[in-house]
Amino acid sequence: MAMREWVDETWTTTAAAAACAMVLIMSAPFLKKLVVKIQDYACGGTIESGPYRGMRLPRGSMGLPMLGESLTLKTQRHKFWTSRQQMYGDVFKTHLFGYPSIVVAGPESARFVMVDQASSFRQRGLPTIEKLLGRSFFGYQHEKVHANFRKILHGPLLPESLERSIPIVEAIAIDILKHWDGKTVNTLEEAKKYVFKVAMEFVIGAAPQHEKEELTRACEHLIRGVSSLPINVPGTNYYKALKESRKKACALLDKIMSFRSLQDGNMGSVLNNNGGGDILGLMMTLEDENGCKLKVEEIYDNVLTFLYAAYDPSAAALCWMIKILTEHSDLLAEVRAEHEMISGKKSYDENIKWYDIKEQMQLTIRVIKETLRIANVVEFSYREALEEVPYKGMVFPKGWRVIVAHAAYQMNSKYFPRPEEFDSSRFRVQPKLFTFTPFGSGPHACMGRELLHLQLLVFIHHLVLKYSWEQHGNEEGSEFTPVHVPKGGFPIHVKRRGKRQSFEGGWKEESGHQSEAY
Ligand code: HEM
Repeated sequence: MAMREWVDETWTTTAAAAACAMVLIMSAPFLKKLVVKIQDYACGGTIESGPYRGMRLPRGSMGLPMLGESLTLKTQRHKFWTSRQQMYGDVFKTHLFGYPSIVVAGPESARFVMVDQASSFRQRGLPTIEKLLGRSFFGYQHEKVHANFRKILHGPLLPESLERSIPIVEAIAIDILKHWDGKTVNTLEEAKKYVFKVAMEFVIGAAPQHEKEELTRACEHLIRGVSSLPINVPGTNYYKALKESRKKACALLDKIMSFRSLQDGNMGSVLNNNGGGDILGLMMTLEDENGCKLKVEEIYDNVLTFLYAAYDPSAAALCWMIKILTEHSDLLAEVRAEHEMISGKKSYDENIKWYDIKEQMQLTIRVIKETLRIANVVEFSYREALEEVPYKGMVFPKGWRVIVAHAAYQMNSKYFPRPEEFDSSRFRVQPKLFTFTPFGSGPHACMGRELLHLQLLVFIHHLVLKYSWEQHGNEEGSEFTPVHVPKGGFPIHVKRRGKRQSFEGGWKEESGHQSEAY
């Protein structure tokens, strides 16, 4: 067959087939609807009724039926957000954690949800968090209730209170580190111990030691359940957390509250000696606008969610920081020099001062910032749209979940060149507004930001001054790839560095030295 005839015939056949298909589609409303639905699924879709009729949904893929894209997120981590942001833009739709969701993945849209239009969105916890830790957390309540509670509960975490608590945090850090000398330790496990002890001081405060330790164990199991698959079948972590650990934690909280009521009218806490209160004490005395106190179930939910918020990201952040210092020996030397300078100006047993934290640790603060950017320990904030919210010709449908993907812009090369490379010097200049929001922003911004800085700075101060360490072996779970939240931890072998040579500072490497002096 001549080429021209072949082209003609092929074209005719294709055109005829396309025409048949079109006729079929146009004449069958069911098929037409199906095609439109499939297109909507992949590329957008429009609102069919109400004031925003005709406006479109953001583009994006809803993934598999039922499962949505949750498994893809689990495997791809931050690349999930960045790849979709590149495909669909700063606002896209998906289906995650059992809900149709809109993701905001750019600074402008993140600001829109967290700040400008915050009252149209309600804070939510992921389904496993709400189920295991409770739905009465004050953050999930109506904006006025939330604002009132937040104002009161913020007290112990404000700089004035934190300044008074430095010796307590320092004592916990020194005590943990004392056990590291000459040993191989798993940094994640140790970081968890440290941040949980600190969190317990601020949240639970005064309570019998035995009950505090039991509560710590129950909370550890509970939190393990939060990050496991929500399969409510005997034997799974989720089942154990729901059926055993939550009950145990609540029973222990009951005991602690009875103890507190007997002791000192609820407010007792190490911080109380300095005129403040701890979070539990404040919750026990809180009243709503009608003078009603919180129900005991509401106190359980708030304490457990608070502990979770304080513990989980902080432990990951500390573990990450140690990993980064281990892998960047030049950076470690610079950080160490910063802390030797601070300690050199102090007398033998002088505590760290607020001034040191705020003014003297600028390099370490930049390392913390870059760690939070690259590790994305809190990858996103989670909301529910309370109404249909228009945004740049699109609509966030009422009832859909809205995800502010901090990781998407914190790992975007447009705002942070070579985003997977650790470079603390990028924070010598302020990042562009809303491109770096590891603590969120607006009415729900993190309440523990200052405490997180305090506890990391105090720990790193004592670690770099007194100890040297190296990564230990290549055991299972010891390796974690860049930009991946450490799961199994990171073992290091630690030894004591030595003691301070003179009042002015100056350190001598002295392996095996046991003195506490520095
Ligand atoms: C690395 C450490 C931490 C990170 C990255 C972090 C991050 C965040 C983020 C992103 C939010 C906003 C959530 C939202 O927008 O829905 C938040 C909220 C919150 N954080 Fe943190 N956080 C950390 C440590 C802490 C600590 C140590 C505490 C307490 C002692 C704490 C207490 C809270 C509370 C109570 C909220 C809820 C505030 C509200 O809804 O009004 N966080 N945190």
